[in-house]
Amino acid sequence: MTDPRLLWFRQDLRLADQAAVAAAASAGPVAAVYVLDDKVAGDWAIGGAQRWWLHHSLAALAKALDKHGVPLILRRGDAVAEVAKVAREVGAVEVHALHHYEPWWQAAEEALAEKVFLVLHQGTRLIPPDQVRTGTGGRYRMFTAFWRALRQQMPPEAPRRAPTKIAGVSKPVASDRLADWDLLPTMPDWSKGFDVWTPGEAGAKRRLDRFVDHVEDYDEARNLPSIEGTSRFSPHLHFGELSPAQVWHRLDGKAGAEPFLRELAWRDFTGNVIDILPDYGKRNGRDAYGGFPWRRGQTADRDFAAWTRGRTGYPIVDAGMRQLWATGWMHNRVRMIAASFLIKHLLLDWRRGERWYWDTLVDADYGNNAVNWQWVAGTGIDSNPFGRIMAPLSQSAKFDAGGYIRAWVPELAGLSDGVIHDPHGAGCAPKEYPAPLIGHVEGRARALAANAKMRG
Ligand SMILES: Cc1cc2nc3c(=O)[nH]c(=O)nc-3n(C[C@H](O)[C@H](O)[C@H](O)COP(=O)(O)OP(=O)(O)OC[C@H]3O[C@@H](n4cnc5c(N)ncnc54)[C@H](O)[C@@H]3O)c2cc1C
Repeated sequence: MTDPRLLWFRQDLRLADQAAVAAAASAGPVAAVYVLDDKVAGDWAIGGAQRWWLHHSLAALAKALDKHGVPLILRRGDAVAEVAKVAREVGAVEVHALHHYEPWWQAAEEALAEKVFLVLHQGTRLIPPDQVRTGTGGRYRMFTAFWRALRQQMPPEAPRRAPTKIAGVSKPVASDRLADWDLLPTMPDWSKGFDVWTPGEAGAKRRLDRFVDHVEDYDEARNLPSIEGTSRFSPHLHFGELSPAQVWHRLDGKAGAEPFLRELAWRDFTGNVIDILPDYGKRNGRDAYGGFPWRRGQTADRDFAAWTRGRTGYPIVDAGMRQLWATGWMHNRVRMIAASFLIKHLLLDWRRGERWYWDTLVDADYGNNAVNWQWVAGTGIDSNPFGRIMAPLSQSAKFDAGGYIRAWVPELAGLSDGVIHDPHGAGCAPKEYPAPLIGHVEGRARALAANAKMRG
């Protein structure tokens, strides 16, 4: 009988194209563990919406492993200590895992390697970000140049199928019960609208199958929130139910796929950023913004609360924030408009918005969230200048958001396309719809003045 291996799952909850699964399964009997560790990530412990997703994704993975007779061992506590403990309990000679780029996972991997024989595999990005280098061997700090260099190294390795056989270890090992982790909301249950999602590898594959026929329209459709013009792969990619290589190989070569593949590469770029700047989630990419005069105090808090609830008086922002609360996801164009509104019109620190997205997005991802917030804020290493302020009312009209607003802001459902983007300006806002927290012209002027003050 060969020695057992332990598989350590994190945000890589799949069996197909999972190099750690393939390596462990081909070497001998396998035990599999997932550890819920709310301390390892410090301030970045997973938020409420992701807990919902995690519950269902773990249930799906456990079912898939169970078909092979391999139980998914669930443990709660210090990830490094628990993985080492389970490795001892099953007598594992090696622990196999995918390498992750979040700074806390990199630290945990180093600590675990001190305790067990840890074999790390690649597979969370198209290629490891440190293999995308400038001509002089440096790391990229701008997306466009990063993408050009990454594109030259594509395609990624062809994805491998899930192993047909995975042998389990014979020794029974204690496991928590998933239901006891209380990952699902109960009082109140805010997850009713989350039924648009099917977490798990099978649900991810169905989305991929469906999107193949739509990728041709992506470039035009991706900015229109009223239609389903994007892939909605983001939570599946974040939880690793789908590998980026699977996505690439399925879509590459299809008519119109290139703009989509470029967008997919943003994930790799954000992995690159947090690999070189691990505290990017908290720290401005441009140090000058350390002294920015963000609004603080009671009225700032009141405005923040109105933004979170979708009651800013700007229909496109409110629709986005309500879609986020109801479904755990928001359309990318609207994420940008809502983030810009918070930062520039309300003059609130981007980190407050980043945290709200962190708690409410099913796809909340350290690199993607931080890089995009700093991109919108103008504080990042690669970002829009602060002075480029999105105009929410004209963005809403330009990207034809009428249907989207009607779907998410029922108070405005009776308004026509001609007035729905700016019902207050058109003088037809229903009584129950809030007045704008600040006018666009006034908000823009205040933001520009604050930026000028910071620059001295
Ligand atoms: C302020 C702000 C915060 C964001 N926070 C997150 C986050 O926490 N998690 C997250 O996954 N995305 C985040 N995004 C990026 C983007 O909005 C989502 O990835 C996208 O809306 C997901 O929908 P989709 O899968 O249909 O995307 P598609 O347009 O179909 O794109 C396919 C995939 O490419 C990747 N991708 C696309 N655009 C980006 C981007 N700008 N940055 C990084 N990756 C991208 C995603 O993995 C996405 O699933 C944020 C954007 C903004 C403006």
